[in-house]
Parts: sequence; C-alpha cells; structure tokens
Amino acid sequence: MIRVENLSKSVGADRIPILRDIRFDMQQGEMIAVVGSSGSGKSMLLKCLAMKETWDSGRFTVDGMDILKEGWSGKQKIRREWAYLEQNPQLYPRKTALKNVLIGRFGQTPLWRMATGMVRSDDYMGAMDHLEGLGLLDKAHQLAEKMSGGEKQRVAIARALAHGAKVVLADEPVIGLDPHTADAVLETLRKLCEEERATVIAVLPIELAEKHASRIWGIAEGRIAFDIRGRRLTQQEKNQI
Ligand SMILES: Nc1ncnc2c1ncn2[C@@H]1O[C@H](COP(=O)(O)OP(=O)(O)OP(=O)(O)O)[C@@H](O)[C@H]1O
Repeated sequence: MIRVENLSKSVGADRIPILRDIRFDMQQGEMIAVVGSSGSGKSMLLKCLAMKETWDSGRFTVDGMDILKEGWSGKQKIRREWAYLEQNPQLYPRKTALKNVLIGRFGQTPLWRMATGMVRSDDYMGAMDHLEGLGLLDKAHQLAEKMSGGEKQRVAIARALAHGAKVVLADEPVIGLDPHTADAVLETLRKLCEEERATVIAVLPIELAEKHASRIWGIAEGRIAFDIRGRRLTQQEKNQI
C-alpha cells in the first residue's frame, strides 16, 4: 500500500505554492489518471512521487517504509522499484530501441553480463514482447535518435515494463500519438495493472482517462479537487479543473 499525507511543495525565493496538502492511499493494480488544466501541478505531483523533487512537508509511506525519513535508502527504493516516464523520455540516442529496453533490465542483470553485452534469451524475448505490445516490433533495431517523440515515449514505457516496475509514473505518455496507438499504449498499461498488479499513475486528457483509468484524480491549483473511481466525470467535476 502507498500512502501520501499532506504533501506540499513550493518553489522559488517567494515560495510559490505548487502542491498543497495532497493526500491519498493507493493499492496495487490501480490505474490512476491525473487530469487538470495546464499549470495545475500535475507534473510536479509526479516528480515529487518519483523523488525527483524534494518535498517541503508531508509523509510518504510505501510497503510500510517511511520514505522521507529513511533518506537515501528511501529514495533508492523508489528509484529501483518505480519508473518515472517524463514528457521527453531520456533514451540513449545512439542505441537501438531494443538496446534501450534491455538497459531497463540492468538492475536485475549481473555486472559481467552488462559489461560483455551478453543478454539472456528470455530478457531478449521479454523486450521484444514489450515492443510488440506497444506497436514497435518493426522499430526494434532502429536507433533511438531516429525515432519520433511518440515512439520514444513507447520505448521508455517498454523499458519500464521490462524493468518490472511496481509503479509507473507517466507524464502524458500518449501525447502526439494517433488515437488508435494511444488506445493500444493505454491498453498495455492497463494490462500491466491487471495481470502484474503494478500501479500506474498517468497524466492524461479527460476522454482517455474516462476510457482507460480505474480511478481519476482531478488537480486544481495544486490540490486533488476530486478522486473518483469507475465512472465518468460529472459536468460539475469538469468545471472544477
Ligand atoms: N522549478 C520551478 N520553478 C518555478 N515554477 C515552477 C517550477 N516547476 C513548476 N513550476 C510552476 O508550477 C506550476 C505547475 O507546474 P506543472 O509543470 O506541475 O504543471 P502541469 O499541471 O503539469 O502543466 P502542463 O499540463 O502544462 O504540463 C506551473 O505554474 C509552473 O510554472
């Protein structure tokens, strides 16, 4: 179980508040969509959860561990077990899509194998399966630098899946994708939740959130304005964000 209590974050010399008193519990297997207008704090929320940004205050409990109190080892737990997919995914430009996905398994691969570049066949098959699931089988041997933004996003998702991430934090993972591919990517993430019991938190447009997510958080002025499950947004909720 993951619990966040009173997460607040402000920035700059003037301490402008960006996140205010965020609190929630989430369980394994949930697919949570974060919706809200531009500048409402969606990306900052994901960055704080990924421990890419410091917290001003709050409590963050994951599997019974008090992440902020644990300091470095708390941060390491999140970095090891969670995947953060930023808007512009960081890939190795001179490596192929497949190699970029396999790099995601390095945390679980012996050092000598990383050094020699020898990859287990089940790692290879797993990486190809993930690329296929995300519609990238024909791009497996293409250099990352030659891929479009949407393709790079999908390689980054495949890498997170190959890494066996327990929680995937995805900032606008389907931006720029055609509707068919966007649906396929979100289906893949949903399957990950259902079959592997992973948790996904993704910033999405409202219509895709309603179609694919099991839970929707509406963010307004750095607060969770609503937290709903298993239904579409009401007009009143849409007006809140
Ligand atoms: N490092 C920073 N310094 C100053 N202001 C920041 C910083 N990071 C974010 N902000 C501000 O915090 C607010 C929330 O930013 P955030 O990127 O979380 O918004 P968002 O909801 O993800 O927006 P978008 O949908 O446009 O990506 C914005 O007003 C942004 O300008």
